[in-house]
Amino acid sequence: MGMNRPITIGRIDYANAWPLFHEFEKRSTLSSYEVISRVPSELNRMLQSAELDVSAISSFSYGQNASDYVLLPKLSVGSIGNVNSILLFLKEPIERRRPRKISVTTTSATSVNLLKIIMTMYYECEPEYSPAAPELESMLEEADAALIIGDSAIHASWKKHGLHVIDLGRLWHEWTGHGMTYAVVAARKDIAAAAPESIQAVYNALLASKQYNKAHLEPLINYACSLLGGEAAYWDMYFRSLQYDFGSELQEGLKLYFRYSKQLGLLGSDVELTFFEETNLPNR
Ligand SMILES: C=C(O[C@@H]1C=C(C(=O)O)C=C[C@H]1O)C(=O)O
Repeated sequence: MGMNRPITIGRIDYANAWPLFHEFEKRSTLSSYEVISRVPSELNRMLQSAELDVSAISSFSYGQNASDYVLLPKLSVGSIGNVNSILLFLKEPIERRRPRKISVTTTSATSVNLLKIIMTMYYECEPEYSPAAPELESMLEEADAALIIGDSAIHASWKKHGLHVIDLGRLWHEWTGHGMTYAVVAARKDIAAAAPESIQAVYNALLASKQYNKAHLEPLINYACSLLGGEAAYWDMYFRSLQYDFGSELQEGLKLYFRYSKQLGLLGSDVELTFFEETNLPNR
């Protein structure tokens, strides 16, 4: 039992994940570990191929690989309403004309499929989707609209470009009445079975990190201003809007998203939310 190598931990390389990870190293009791920071699509691939043992990933990727993963409870990136960093930029208002071609960022899994659900079921249109690097201007050279997420979306939202903007978290909430969970933290089931104490230690550190950061937003806000620009008031609003606890309302929203994904053929099977505690910690 246990690990005879450093445990590998995937971290989302966007400000939205800072409240989960910012204090991780300070809170960790692990003797050896490696934190690898990447965009979500890359983390999704690395956890699936077992290059990572545990990672924050797109919730859609959990849906695709649920039989191989367990979720770490009370950890997520979600919103009930505006998410502020999952944005569809359109050349024309969607009420006037439905987009025929949408350029979608290659860094996402959850949001691209959320967009497909929204276009098909809410706006009742079937645009063509073309994956591209998250660069708004070049994306819009070829398409009527562009989906970008994370820090790039935040930066694009600050610019005066005259585009029409739809916040997918807000639209999902207005439409379904639910919150939405964009990212979860998952461990590979084989690792959770072989080294539950290592996964538990990662979990404890992430939970402690999240709890500390939520009570001490100031350092995160200052760091965001210096690294990414913008006003302190913006970052205060941003971090306060996001939901990190994966509570029942956020889980309900995610279950509905999985049901719609299955209905539209985006996911091949129904998805159960299986948590690390239930399967791996019989003594708790
Ligand atoms: C809130 C966000 O959620 C992100 C969206 C993801 C996706 O679309 O796959 C994955 C991880 C999250 O960090 C964001 O990127 O702004």
